[in-house]
Amino acid sequence: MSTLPHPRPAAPADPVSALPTAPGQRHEAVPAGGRSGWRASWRQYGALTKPRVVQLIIFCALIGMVLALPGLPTAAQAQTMALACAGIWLVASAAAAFNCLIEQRIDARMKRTAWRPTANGELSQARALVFSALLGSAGMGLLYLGVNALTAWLTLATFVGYAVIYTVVLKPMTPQNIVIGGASGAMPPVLGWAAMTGDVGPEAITLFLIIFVWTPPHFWALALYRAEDYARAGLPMLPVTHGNAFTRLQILLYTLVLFAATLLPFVQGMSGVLYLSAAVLLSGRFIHYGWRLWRDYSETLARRTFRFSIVHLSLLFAALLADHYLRPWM
Ligand code: HEM
Ligand SMILES: CC(C)=CCC/C(C)=C/CC/C(C)=C/COP(=O)(O)OP(=O)(O)O
Repeated sequence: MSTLPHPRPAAPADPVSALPTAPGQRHEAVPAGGRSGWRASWRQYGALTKPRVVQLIIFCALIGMVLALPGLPTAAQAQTMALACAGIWLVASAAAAFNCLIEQRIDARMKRTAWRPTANGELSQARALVFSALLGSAGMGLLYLGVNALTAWLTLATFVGYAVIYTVVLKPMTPQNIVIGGASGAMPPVLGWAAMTGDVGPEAITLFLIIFVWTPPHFWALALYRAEDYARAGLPMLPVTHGNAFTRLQILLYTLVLFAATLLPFVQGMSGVLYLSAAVLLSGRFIHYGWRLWRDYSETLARRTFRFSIVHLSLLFAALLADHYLRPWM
């Protein structure tokens, strides 16, 4: 919804040496091979996979699978579901690790991300690359051999969309980065649907649309209170290029569009009144956050709005699940 030209934030000439020291940050003399060699712990590798984000991604994929089936899954379908969840989890984790290795220097400049093992020099880019490649190929193998070819190709496209198109091309280029790049984050329910049906139905497109429209208010709420970080890293995020007030207006507008998008499963007949009630309450609350944030900015409210975005999506998809199984009794 923002089409204005944007001034690019100026990146420091020698970004790494120009950094302020953040807690736990040890960027100043990162050896090319990293500090820990192959001894890096599981915790360090695990941190690269952005586990909490991927958890919600897998939950959304699982709901896509459940909604694609008319009733409870058979034993064979349950096995396909487990394989699909494992495969998507591995490829999504590989995408997150790839993002960390590409953004080693950017992450080192931002307080929020300076602790990451690639950013603070505990883990080298080479090791992160091997880790990402191993996870990604294991996941692709599982999906191709254990689920179906369509799911495997769509998951690969999602990986490329996030790890390459968003991370390498769009993120340093335009404040619309997360709007366009959000398409890859919105794919999980489509992947889930494809895993169970070998196809992409209109219902899956609706779930895609919901996450697609949810992403800008989710991310921009965080970007508002992390604007300094993004400016220091030289990334053209909306609050940096267009300011705090314009970003708040965009958040409010997106929450309004999101309200309409979350009604679609009911309009389409995919979900019933249980889901509809949850959607109206949750999306109404998100608009309320957007409205308050627009009227009167505070960092605390921006943080709350960001946290609420995660509650919103989690509960909305939980409501889709509950409605799917309880509808025959209602
Ligand atoms: C391009 C799209 C997206 C962008 C740019 C984005 C951005 C972010 C950022 C910057 C954070 C903070 C991470 C941190 O501080 O470690 C975050 C957190 C989070 N995001 Fe997103 N996000 C996107 C899509 C998604 C999607 C699709 C989901 C789930 C379906 C999701 C779920 C989460 C969750 C659960 C957290 C909280 C992580 C935690 O508490 O550690 N995000 N997101
Ligand atoms: C195969 C598959 C399902 C892939 C899913 C891709 C994926 C992990 C999408 C989530 C989006 C995400 C973690 C954005 C974080 O933004 P950012 O990378 O700008 O955040 P950062 O500043 O914390 O690095």
